[in-house]
Amino acid sequence: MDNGKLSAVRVAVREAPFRSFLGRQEPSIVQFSPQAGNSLVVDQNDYHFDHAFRSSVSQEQLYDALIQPLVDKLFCGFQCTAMAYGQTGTGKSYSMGMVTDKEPTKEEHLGVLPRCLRDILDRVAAQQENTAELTRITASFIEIYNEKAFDLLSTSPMDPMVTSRCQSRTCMPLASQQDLQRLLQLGTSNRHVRRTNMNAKSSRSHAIVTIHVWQEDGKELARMNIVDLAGSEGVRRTGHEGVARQEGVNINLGLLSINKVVMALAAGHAVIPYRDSILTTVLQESLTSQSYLTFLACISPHGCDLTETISTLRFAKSAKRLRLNPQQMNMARAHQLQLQQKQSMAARTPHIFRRVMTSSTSVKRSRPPQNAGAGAPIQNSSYLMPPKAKESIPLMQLQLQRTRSEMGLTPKAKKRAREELQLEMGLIAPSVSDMSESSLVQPQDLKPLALPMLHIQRTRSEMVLTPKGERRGQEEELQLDATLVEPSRINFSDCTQEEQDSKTMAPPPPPDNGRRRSRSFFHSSVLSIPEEPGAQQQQSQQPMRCLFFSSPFSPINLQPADSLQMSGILPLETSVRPQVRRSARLNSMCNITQHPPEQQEQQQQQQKNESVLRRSMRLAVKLEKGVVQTKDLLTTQISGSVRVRGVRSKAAATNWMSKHRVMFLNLLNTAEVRELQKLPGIGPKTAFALVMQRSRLGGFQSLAQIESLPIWAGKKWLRVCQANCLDP
Ligand SMILES: Nc1ncnc2c1ncn2[C@@H]1O[C@H](COP(=O)(O)OP(=O)(O)OP(=O)(O)O)[C@@H](O)[C@H]1O
Repeated sequence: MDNGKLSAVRVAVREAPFRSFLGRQEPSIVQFSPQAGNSLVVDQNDYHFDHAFRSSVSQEQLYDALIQPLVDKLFCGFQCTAMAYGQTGTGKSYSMGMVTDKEPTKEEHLGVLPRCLRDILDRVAAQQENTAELTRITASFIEIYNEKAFDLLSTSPMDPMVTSRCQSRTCMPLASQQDLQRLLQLGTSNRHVRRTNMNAKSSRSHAIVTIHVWQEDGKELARMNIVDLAGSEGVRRTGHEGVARQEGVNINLGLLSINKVVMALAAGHAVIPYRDSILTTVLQESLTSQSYLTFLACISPHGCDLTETISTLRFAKSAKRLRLNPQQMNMARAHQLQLQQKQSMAARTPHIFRRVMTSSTSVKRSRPPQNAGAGAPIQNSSYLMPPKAKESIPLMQLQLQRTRSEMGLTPKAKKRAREELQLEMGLIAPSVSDMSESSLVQPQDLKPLALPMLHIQRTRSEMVLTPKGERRGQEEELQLDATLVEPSRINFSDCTQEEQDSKTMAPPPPPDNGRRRSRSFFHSSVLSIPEEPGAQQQQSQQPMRCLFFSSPFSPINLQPADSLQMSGILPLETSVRPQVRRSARLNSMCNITQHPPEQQEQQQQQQKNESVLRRSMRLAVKLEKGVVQTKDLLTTQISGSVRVRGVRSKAAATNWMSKHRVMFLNLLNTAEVRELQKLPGIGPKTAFALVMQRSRLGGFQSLAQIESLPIWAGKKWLRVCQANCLDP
């Protein structure tokens, strides 16, 4: 037999010999097909199974055909189960080898269990000769009687077991057939047996002998369950009353539940009623896809047993419909191990990577080989992830984390991306003293190529916007990637120097409603040439401005210019980042509380200037940190502008920060809970606590006083400062 193609579920039928005590010889109700060895006819119905054994079949033939292939699978790491099912007195215990007599059983009558153990021990001995690997064999013996499980090898076999799946069983080491004999004698002496009308020694319980194969390292390689079910019986025919009758009812209940489980599995139901009886609960592992399953249906040749025989054959037929795939399940278990490995790795990894580790596709890609389950023991899962992949996981996770965050797939990712970007790009309001002149742009180092480069950076950082903005950002970044043209490819040959400057630096005028301008418009404006000649002329007369700052306000005179009326410059403050938007919101809240409505327009203008200042400050920080390489920046003229602005931005940033702190303090002194909790980093609880503290103190004098309040746990205040662009 080709064991590699062994069917996961095999069903065989064995006809019992005529019971002599019935005292009559009659033709068997079972007709075997003379051609095929796996078909039979009962009551004019054809039945086809994997094997159909006549009553004349020997124990050895039965074992070789049915069980011996399972031993092969056992040593490949698969769970195996052989189960005898049928009417009482049809030879289940005899076939399974669970009967013990005082005299030693003759070789020809040895059942499945002793033959199986002999095979296993032979293999272990052969294995030890070749590999010197110490494999241990142990066995447990339990019974399920009256819906209770009993450990037949324990010192108190009459006490029912407590655990539902009977995991904690007494195991006896098996090193020889004598050990097995002792085990069976001990077990069967404790087993519930009763004389019935049908069988002189009828088993009144379902018995399960489990042979465990242990590896040298103490892990269980696999186990073989030999199950001798109690016989199905008609309560009327056995003539039992009282306890025996109740036994019969419970036996039938257990068998019925097995029937239901097998039918549910065969029908592919999502819910399998394993918990209907203790028998199916204990056998759950064997009745799932992780096991090689062999049913032996024992049937009677007597006409008087026709109903039970047909019932048994129906059960066998439904068992034949079972479709298990233990090899696939072995892979599933291997994947489960892989998942556990990932989770344990995630537990040892900094928080920032954890979510990626548990959901990343990078590890999923390293699937085990398709034939992993065929021959490899499942305990060894080292093949699941190649060592190189293991090493590169943190890097991949970092990349994935960034990608996910940038794409804004989840709010958490967005938040994290924002924090990362703030840290990396220096967008958190910097301390002005950190800025040094030496880091500013040197005119000779600047090149036009930096313009689109910086736009890409801007675009990427702007992706942490509102969900709508993010979607648009993603689409437009794709467009940008596809359409971006280096400035060097723009034909400047026909232009004057001024025109070139205007093309490079001056985008078209903003739309009238240009509060939130689309980025595609922005991008195209970077590289497009204004169509109206008048506009160009007008632009050339305007003071030089850097597109990065894009601000119409003069760096020397901090009074706002009429930016929206000035042509040729796209005010970048319209495509603000979250911090800027929040700051604007913060400002507007302050304005509402502090200024009369007629001053609001002026205040709005001032806010725009302040956000521009912050951008200038940001660029200065970028330059300082080397995020923007000075040698890659703009033309000398622009660099001059940047330099001037860089110098100016220090003062401007200081100015802006002090104003911002005052406004923030005013807001905390005046806003209600509902308004406060809109601030970034401040939730409802903190907002409420702030208002309570404010009323207690009669108002906050300074941010330092707020910082000293006992409402900030850990680095909460620092986070609030960072989120609100405050110098902590
Ligand atoms: N194929 C067989 N060859 C010889 N003897 C058999 C065969 N099958 C069964 N017997 C005998 O029939 C009797 C009953 O068999 P057994 O106890 O195995 O039946 P059972 O199905 O386990 O019954 P129960 O379910 O009541 O326990 C035993 O004495 C056994 O030796």
